Amino acid sequence: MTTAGSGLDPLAGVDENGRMAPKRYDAIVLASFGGPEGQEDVIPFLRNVTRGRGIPDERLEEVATHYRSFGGISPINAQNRALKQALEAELDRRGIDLPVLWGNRNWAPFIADTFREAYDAGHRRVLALSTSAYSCYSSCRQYREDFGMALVETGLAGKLEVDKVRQYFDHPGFVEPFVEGVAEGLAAVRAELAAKGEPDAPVHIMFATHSIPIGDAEAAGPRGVEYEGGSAYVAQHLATAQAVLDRVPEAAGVEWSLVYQSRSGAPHVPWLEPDINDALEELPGKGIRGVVIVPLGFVSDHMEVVWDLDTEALQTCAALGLAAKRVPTPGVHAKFVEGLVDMVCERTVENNIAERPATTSLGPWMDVCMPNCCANRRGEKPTVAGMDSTVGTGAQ
Ligand SMILES: CC1=C(CCC(=O)O)c2cc3nc(cc4[nH]c(cc5[nH]c(cc1n2)c(C)c5CCC(=O)O)c(CCC(=O)O)c4C)C(CCC(=O)O)=C3C
Ligand SMILES: [Fe+2]
Repeated sequence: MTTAGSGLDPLAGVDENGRMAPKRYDAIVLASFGGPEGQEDVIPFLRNVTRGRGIPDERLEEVATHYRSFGGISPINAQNRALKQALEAELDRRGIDLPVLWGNRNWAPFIADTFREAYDAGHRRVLALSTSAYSCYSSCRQYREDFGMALVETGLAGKLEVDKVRQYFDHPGFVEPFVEGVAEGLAAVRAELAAKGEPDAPVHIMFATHSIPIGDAEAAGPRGVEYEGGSAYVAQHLATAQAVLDRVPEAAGVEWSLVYQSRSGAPHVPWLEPDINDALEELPGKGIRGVVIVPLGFVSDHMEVVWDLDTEALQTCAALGLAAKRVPTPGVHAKFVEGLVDMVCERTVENNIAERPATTSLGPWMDVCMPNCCANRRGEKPTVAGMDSTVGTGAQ
């Protein structure tokens, strides 16, 4: 067994449950999706996102109109700049001396450039933090692959060690902002109904997340485990929704559901359902008069939130005469930022936090993924932060 912190050996100190012993890090890499910053970026960005995945051109054109209606600018980059600043302020407040670098999967600043920048600044071991809370190919392994490929592309494999913070869907720092949001959303919807003379009308709480192909859902998380709802991805959302509701006394007895949004891909490939708009259509027939929409799958109010929820789903609600409120995402909520820094501290020797809080029985999730976790169904790529990772381990 190798001793943690004894040099460049990414998988040193990993136990059989995927927990990595604390190490000394030189920097944090905030890793995100990336988005266009002007009309001329929109199509090149969409091509980056869908590279090699057979998304039809018509779908790209359709998604492009969402970005075009916002001037070709995705809100996600400004949100990540704000999150980076908030993390820096929180680290500073705690006297933790770790710089925060930022890199994206699909748009500048690209992860490969961020790794080069880190190495040139003298950093040799970085801890990545992604803006993605759950387990599935798109939200977990794809980040690990993009880190692995960036290391190969830059020639930094074996020179820059890259570890990653655990998936944090059930960390209190992620859950608490939704708790506040659901309480406020319920109060707002009930007030709107009261103003219409229907103070006791039934309301519904709808948790929304990104749909993914059912095959990707089934491949999420470690192999050979039975999950509620048929996959780790669905089970994590169901459990987190329940954890939120358990903390909102005003939600007692309110009916709720988990629904999906932002489906893409070929029509014959099955994705998780129901779509949020179809689910909303069902509510009036059940006597429901108001709905609180909770963007449980997302970290910030990016395009999937401001378009698919605030534009489309809220329009559906208006057409159905439903009183509706969309709850904020964690964004730069102080509890979320503190929670992210706590999770960095779980992994560091200095400022270590031994306790690993989790609000569901599924967590705390592992630091290092099990072999084939969140498998890429199109073939293998180099990854980091997996039991089966080879980049920079000497096994490549
Ligand atoms: C699980 C999941 C998350 C949540 C976790 C996480 O946050 O990572 C997420 C987030 C996001 N998805 C985003 C944008 C897009 N996702 C696409 C396509 C896809 N997403 C998928 C899944 C997810 N996606 C999948 C299975 C596809 C199809 C196959 C593929 O192409 O991989 C496409 C292609 C066009 C289309 O919609 O068909 C776009 C433009 C943005 C940026 C928003 C902005 O710019 O503000 C963000 C944060
Ligand atoms: Fe997406």
